[in-house]
Amino acid sequence: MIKIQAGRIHREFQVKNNSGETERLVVLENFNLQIREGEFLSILGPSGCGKSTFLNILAGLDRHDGGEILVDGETIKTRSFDRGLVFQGYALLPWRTVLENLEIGLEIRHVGKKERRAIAQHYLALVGLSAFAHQYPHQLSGGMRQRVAIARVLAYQPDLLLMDEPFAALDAQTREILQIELIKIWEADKKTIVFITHSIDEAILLSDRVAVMTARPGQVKELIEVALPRPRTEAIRNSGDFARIRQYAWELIKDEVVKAQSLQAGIEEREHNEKIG
Ligand SMILES: Nc1ncnc2c1ncn2[C@@H]1O[C@H](COP(=O)(O)OP(=O)(O)OP(=O)(O)O)[C@@H](O)[C@H]1O
Repeated sequence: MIKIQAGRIHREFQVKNNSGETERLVVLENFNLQIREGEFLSILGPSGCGKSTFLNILAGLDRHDGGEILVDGETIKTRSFDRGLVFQGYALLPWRTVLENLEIGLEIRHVGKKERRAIAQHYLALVGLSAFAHQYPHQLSGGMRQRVAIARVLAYQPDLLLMDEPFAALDAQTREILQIELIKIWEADKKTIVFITHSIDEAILLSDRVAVMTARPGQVKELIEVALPRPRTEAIRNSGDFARIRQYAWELIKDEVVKAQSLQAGIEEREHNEKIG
């Protein structure tokens, strides 16, 4: 079954250049992507190609200017509680303890107090922070806060999980531990996950498919099927198949990164020339 159907999505912004003039910035153009129910799909692409823009549209936090996007066959209107979001630095409520932060979504769903607490404790243990249950966010490091944000969205058990570089700010060891935890959680209940990352290895390790995007205006350049066996463990990173997929993905993305860089260099040069006369 298809969970998300994005067809011919167009999104552009009006931006001011260095000379103060308004310009059109086309971020997504003819962006097509189908995501299956229960699939773990990662999106890889050069910086600025529109990954977050697409996720924000999916989340109901931004609009698109053209094309159609359906979730469960319906157009997206506003932010829905069926969609769980994890962004980098996603805010916790400072006046609530860690455990109370984890319970927010469950309260909205009217889950009883005892059950709420048990679920929250379970997910807090998963991210290795049980000892901090009664601390407040400001008492935690940045990495710990991000782990709480991840645990919070997992505890909420949304139908669709949208994750925008959720591990980017974490140290390498915590990142690897959480990748494996996320695989376990996903393999246990197979909720649809759309996951943005800059790490090719992370995308391959976690995903059923990886969508590689072009430089801006962003389109899906290719969908890579990650035909690695599940359940996946860390050892799979060392397999020959993993290395082959990594090489293939890198070849696809390398050209786009170069294009994105020359695009940026072109903008800077034009602005410089305009400035000097
Ligand atoms: N609200 C906005 N107004 C103007 N420009 C925007 C807005 N949102 C995004 N952009 C621009 O759109 C482009 C794509 O941004 P987006 O954040 O989607 O890229 P990305 O692929 O997620 O990048 P990164 O990998 O660096 O996070 C960027 O050039 C960004 O500056």
